[in-house]
Amino acid sequence: MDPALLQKYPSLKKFQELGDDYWKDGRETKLLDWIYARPDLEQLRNNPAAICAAMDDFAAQHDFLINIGPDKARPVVDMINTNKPRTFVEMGGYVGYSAIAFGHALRSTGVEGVRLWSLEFSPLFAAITMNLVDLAGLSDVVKVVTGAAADSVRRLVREGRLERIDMLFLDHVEDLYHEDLQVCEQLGLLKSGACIVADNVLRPGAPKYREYVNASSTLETKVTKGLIVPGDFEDEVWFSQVK
Ligand SMILES: C[S@@+](CC[C@H](N)C(=O)[O-])C[C@H]1O[C@@H](n2cnc3c(N)ncnc32)[C@H](O)[C@@H]1O
Repeated sequence: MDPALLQKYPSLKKFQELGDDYWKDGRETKLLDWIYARPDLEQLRNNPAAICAAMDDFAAQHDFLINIGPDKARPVVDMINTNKPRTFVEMGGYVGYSAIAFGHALRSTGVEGVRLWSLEFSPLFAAITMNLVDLAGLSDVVKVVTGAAADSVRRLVREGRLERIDMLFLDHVEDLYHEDLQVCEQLGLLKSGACIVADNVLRPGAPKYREYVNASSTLETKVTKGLIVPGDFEDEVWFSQVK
């Protein structure tokens, strides 16, 4: 790896050494301990931007995290500001970076009753997200649901807690993007004007999703280039609007 990149992002060295096992070392709980041990903890409280910046710092200096990161989060925040969604569903919450960044953006639109459902498979990651969302002062906006995203969507609909999705963020397992989008389509959750955002379409890559979206007659899609940070690796975020 480029030595300049390793200097900019020391965490990449460990990432390189651990290979595919990079996520099996408990770094997510370490992140939580690290945040609560920070001398500036009081400045992080109720401060979503500062918490995301702290997570960026941890990911660059200590352990690589699979958050969307600041570069790719920006166009999604811009889309939230433009579309002003009331109900946002994310598939794949991890440790809460996107839930905090987008939950804050949703609340800042001033739209009444905004809600971000963060659907996360791992109970541990979901618990970390709940904690950091609370630290960010966003528990009234962000609701974390533990379980496989498609099952959670079906259950929320059955329980009458989810009637429509104005913005759907796919960031869980690339091979499931098209299937889980179809679940939302079949449940009639995505009305005209709804927006679907898919991360990591280029890297690691979502070929089945690309094929599905490109073949769809009801979706109009735009591709935005972005960087995976740490690492500055090129990626694409796809934005599709329901016609
Ligand atoms: C790339 S991370 C999400 C990053 C997060 N959106 C962010 O930007 O901060 C992917 C997450 O999806 C979760 N996941 C995997 N399969 C899932 C599924 N079927 N349903 C929900 N979450 C899933 C993983 O446990 C992991 O935490």
